Amino acid sequence: MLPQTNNLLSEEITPLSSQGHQAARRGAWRIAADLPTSFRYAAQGLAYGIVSQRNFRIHVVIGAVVFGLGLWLQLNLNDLAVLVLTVAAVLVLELLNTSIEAVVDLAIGRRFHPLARIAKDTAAAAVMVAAISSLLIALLLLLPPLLIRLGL
Ligand SMILES: Nc1ncnc2c1ncn2[C@@H]1O[C@H](COP(=O)(O)OP(=O)(O)OP(=O)(O)O)[C@@H](O)[C@H]1O
Repeated sequence: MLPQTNNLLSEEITPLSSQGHQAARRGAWRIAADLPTSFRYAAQGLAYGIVSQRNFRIHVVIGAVVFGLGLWLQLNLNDLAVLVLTVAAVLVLELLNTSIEAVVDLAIGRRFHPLARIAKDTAAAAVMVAAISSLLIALLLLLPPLLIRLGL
């Protein structure tokens, strides 16, 4: 039994350079053959996020409104770029949160495990931290010019 285990371990730690990139990922059910295929898989993931995650859709709408407000208020390019970055950070973390939830469910199914709870709770917390900070950034950048525009 022991030699078999050793073989397995030595196979796992064989350097990527000596295996080739594709061979190193042989655990995948399917491997993207070219760049357009990789983009298609990414688009599939994005579509899944939009269709299945209500919070993702809410963040997309809020992000579009905030960016539109920034354009209307004629924020400078740096401020607009900061808004884009903060909105993108929230959306990226939403997608990673969805991904982590899927991996946890794949690993443990419907059973309870404290580590599964930690994984899901901290992933959700990451989204929350990003959402709160991007709200603060939006307020800092949009509120002063908005008050001026409204004559307040
Ligand atoms: N297998 C599990 N073991 C322990 N706790 C779990 C498990 N699955 C879910 N939970 C708990 O239930 C919460 C909700 O889990 P769920 O998978 O439904 O996420 P969600 O509500 O869909 O999250 P989101 O709204 O971000 O998509 C988790 O944050 C975690 O606290």
